[in-house]
Amino acid sequence: MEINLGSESKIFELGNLENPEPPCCRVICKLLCSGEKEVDLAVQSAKAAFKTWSQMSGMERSRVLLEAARIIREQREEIATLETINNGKSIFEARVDIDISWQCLEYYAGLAGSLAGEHIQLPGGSFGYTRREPLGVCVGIGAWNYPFQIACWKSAPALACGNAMVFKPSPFTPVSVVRLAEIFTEAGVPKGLFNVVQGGVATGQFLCHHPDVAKISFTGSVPTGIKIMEMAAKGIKPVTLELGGKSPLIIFSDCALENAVNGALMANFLTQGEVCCNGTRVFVERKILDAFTKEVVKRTQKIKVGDPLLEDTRMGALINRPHLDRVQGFIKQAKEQGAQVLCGGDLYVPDDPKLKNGYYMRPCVLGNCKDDMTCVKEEIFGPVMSILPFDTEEEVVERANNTKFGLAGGVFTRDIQKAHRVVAALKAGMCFINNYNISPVELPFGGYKASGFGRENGRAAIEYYSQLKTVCVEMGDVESVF
Ligand SMILES: NC(=O)c1ccc[n+]([C@@H]2O[C@H](COP(=O)([O-])OP(=O)(O)OC[C@H]3O[C@@H](n4cnc5c(N)ncnc54)[C@H](O)[C@@H]3O)[C@@H](O)[C@H]2O)c1
Ligand SMILES: C[N+](C)(C)CCCC=O
Repeated sequence: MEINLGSESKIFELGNLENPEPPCCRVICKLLCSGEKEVDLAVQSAKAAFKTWSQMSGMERSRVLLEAARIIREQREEIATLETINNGKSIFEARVDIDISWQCLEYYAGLAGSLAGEHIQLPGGSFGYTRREPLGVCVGIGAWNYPFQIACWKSAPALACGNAMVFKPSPFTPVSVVRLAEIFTEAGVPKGLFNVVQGGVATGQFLCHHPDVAKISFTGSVPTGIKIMEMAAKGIKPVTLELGGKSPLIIFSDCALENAVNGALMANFLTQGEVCCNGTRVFVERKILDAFTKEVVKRTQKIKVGDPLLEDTRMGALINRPHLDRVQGFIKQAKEQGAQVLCGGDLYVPDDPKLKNGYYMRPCVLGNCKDDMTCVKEEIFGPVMSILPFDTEEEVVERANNTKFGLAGGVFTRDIQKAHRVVAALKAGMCFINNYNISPVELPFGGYKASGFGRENGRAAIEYYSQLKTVCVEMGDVESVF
C-alpha cells in the first residue's frame, strides 16, 4: 500500500520499533501529519472531482459504489487483517466490520438512483418542484474503534448524494482508510473525490475551518464534538455528531435468560468494550439478579483474550497504553467506591513473547454497583460491565434515563407490550429489543442529548448529506402589485 503523505508537520508513529519496551509496541508504519497546505490541497482536489461526480446520474454513481462494495467483499480477508493490525480488535470481529462496510456501500448504491424531489401543483397550472442536491466537499473525522466502518458509514451516503469527501482517520488508526481510498479509485470515482488526510487535532482543525468545506461529519468524544460544533458554527456548516454514550440495558425477569446473557456480552465486550453504543449499565430485575450474574460472569471468564489474529480469539488489545491505564483507573475507583469485581479487570499478558507488551486486559464484570458511582456515570470505553439491580418498570426507566447521554438502550423481556412501552420511554436514539449491538445498515443510527445529532445509515442519512432546492414555476402572467 502506498501511503499519501503530506510534507509538513511532525511524523507520528503507530507503535515504536526502536524501543519495544512498554509503553510502546511495534511500529507498523510512519506517517506525516497533514498540515494546512496538505489539507487545502486535499479540499481543492475534492472540489475539482465534485464538479464531475455531482453531474453524474444517480445510476452512474450507483454503479461505481457497487464496484467498490464488490472489491471490498472480494478483499475481505486482507482488509480485515489490516484492520486488526490497525486497531487491535480480533480478526473475527474485523471481518464483521468489513461486511458491514461493503453492505453500507451496497445500500447507498441502491438508493443513489432513486434520490428525488417532489412535484407540487400550484393554482392556475403553475407548479413547484424540489431538487435534492449535494452539499459539496464534506469532511469526515473518525474515531479509532471502527476505522474502516466509520469511513464507509460517512463516505457511502456522502458519495451516493453526489458529494466529495475529505476524511481524517484517528492518528491511532491511520492505515485502513487509505485502502478504502485506493478501492474507491479502483472502482472508478473521479481522482480526488475521496481524499485522506492524516493527523490529529491540528489537521482536524484545518479541515473544520476550511472555507470550501460544506459539511462536517464527526465521530468521537463529547468534548471534541463540542469543539467541532463551535468551529462549524463560525462557517455556518452543518454537522453530524456521533458521540459517546453510557447506555442502559434492561433485563426483566421474564426474559429468555440465555438470550439476555448473550445480549449483555454483545452489549459490553465487542471491540474490547471500546464501542460508543455499549449497554454498560446493565439493570437486572432483582428476582433474577443472582441467576443472571452467575451466568454472565461464567461466560465472561470464558472469553478468549490474546493475539487478535488467531481464529479463536474473541478479545484483542486495547488501543494504547494511556487508554488501558484509564480503563484500569476506572476499575480501581469503582472498587474504592464500593463496587465488587466479580471477574476480570486485571491486565493480561499473553504467553507469546512478541505480544507481552500489548495492551491486554481481562473483561470485567462489576457487581454491587450504585447509580452514583463513577463507573456507572462515565463512559469507560473499555471491557467493563456494571450490574445494577432494580424492582419496578417505572423505577428502571427513570434510572435508565438519568444520564447526560442518549445514544442507545436495550430491553430483554418476553412481554412484547412491556418491551415497546419501555423503549418508547427511553431517551436514546438507537434501541434494541431482545438483542444488542447488531448493525443492519438499513436502520438509522445516532444519538439523543449529549450523544449527538444527525443520523448515519438508513434513508435518514440522505437528509444529512444533501440539501433541498425549491423551484417555483409560473405558467401564467406575472400579477404585479406595483
Ligand atoms: N456515536 C458513535 O457513532 C461513535 C462511534 C465511535 C466512537 N465514538 C466515541 O468516540 C470516543 C472515542 O474516540 P476518540 O478517542 O477517537 O475520540 P476523540 O474525540 O478524541 O477523536 C475523534 C477524532 O477527532 C479528532 N480530533 C480531536 N480533536 C480535534 C479537534 N479539536 N478538531 C478536529 N478534530 C479533532 C481526532 O484526531 C480523531 O480523529 C468515545 O467517546 C466514543 O464513544 C462514538
Ligand atoms: C457496529 N456497532 C457495534 C453497532 C458499533 C457502531 C459504532 C460505535 O462505536
